[in-house]
Amino acid sequence: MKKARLIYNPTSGREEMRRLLPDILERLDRAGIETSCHATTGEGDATREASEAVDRGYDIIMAAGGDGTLNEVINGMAGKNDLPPLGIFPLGTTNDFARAMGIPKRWEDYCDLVIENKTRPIDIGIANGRHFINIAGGGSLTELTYEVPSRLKTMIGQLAYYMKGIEKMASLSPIRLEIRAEGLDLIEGEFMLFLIANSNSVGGFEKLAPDARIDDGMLDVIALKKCNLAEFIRLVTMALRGDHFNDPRVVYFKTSKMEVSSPDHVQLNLDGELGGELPGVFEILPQHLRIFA
Ligand SMILES: Nc1ncnc2c1ncn2[C@@H]1O[C@H](COP(=O)(O)OP(=O)(O)OP(=O)(O)O)[C@@H](O)[C@H]1O
Repeated sequence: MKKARLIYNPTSGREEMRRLLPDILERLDRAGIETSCHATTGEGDATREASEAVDRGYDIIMAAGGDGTLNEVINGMAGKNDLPPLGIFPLGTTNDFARAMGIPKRWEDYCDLVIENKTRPIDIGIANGRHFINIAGGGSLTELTYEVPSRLKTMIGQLAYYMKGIEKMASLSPIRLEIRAEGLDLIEGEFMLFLIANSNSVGGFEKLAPDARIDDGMLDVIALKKCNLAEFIRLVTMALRGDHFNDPRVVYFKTSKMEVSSPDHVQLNLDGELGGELPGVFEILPQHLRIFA
């Protein structure tokens, strides 16, 4: 019998896990996967649990929650080698990564993928030693995700981001950046934000980094040069359609390693959570983890 560890955040999204848990466990058990569970209690708990689960030799680790929980589980696992495959039950408000991976919405369908052992390899990003799977970034609007209170997200879901986004628009200010990427000349100047995508679904913008592939060993970097509010809104609208690459204010390239520094105070956002600040070294661990997908 395979042994699995399920780490779930009972407060994620609309708090569905409490209701689904018995059915998920029964379905896995009937297929020969004996699953023990851990309900997270707060920040950092999923990281500790995931690290311990790798050390204890579980055959499968599963994360149930939003992008925050998933990022914590990845951080518990990714520093080690010979990792067991990871299952992802997306229960958050955004679930960017799960959407990018085409993870089925129905828990029954996802259990079947785990049971049939259907996995694919994924790259893992590193930012100053911390891991991310979907997106890293800094600058205006990238602070959005952690400024939206979790209860508000539970109650009104995606709408919370847009409300907060509109509120933030008035305080857009540029940051000074120096970007050094392997094989490229120094990029420097004033930017509104920079984003480093590992997958091609970022904050609900599916065409923001359309060429980003989760298993190509590369990071897709998009930086937006200084602009005013009206131009910014126009560019965001263009990004929804994937037309932003034609604008001279958009810098885009692929790299496997880069360094970003700034004389300004710039916080980093990793998969929607606070991730330290600049300067930063960003790298990729090619095909480091297998996920059920
Ligand atoms: N029992 C708990 N009570 C409160 N917070 C918790 C608990 N367990 C974990 N957390 C914290 O909640 C954070 C956010 O959780 P998560 O991402 O799973 O849900 P979400 O915020 O609903 O989803 P999304 O990130 O997709 O919006 C986690 O990073 C974790 O630190």
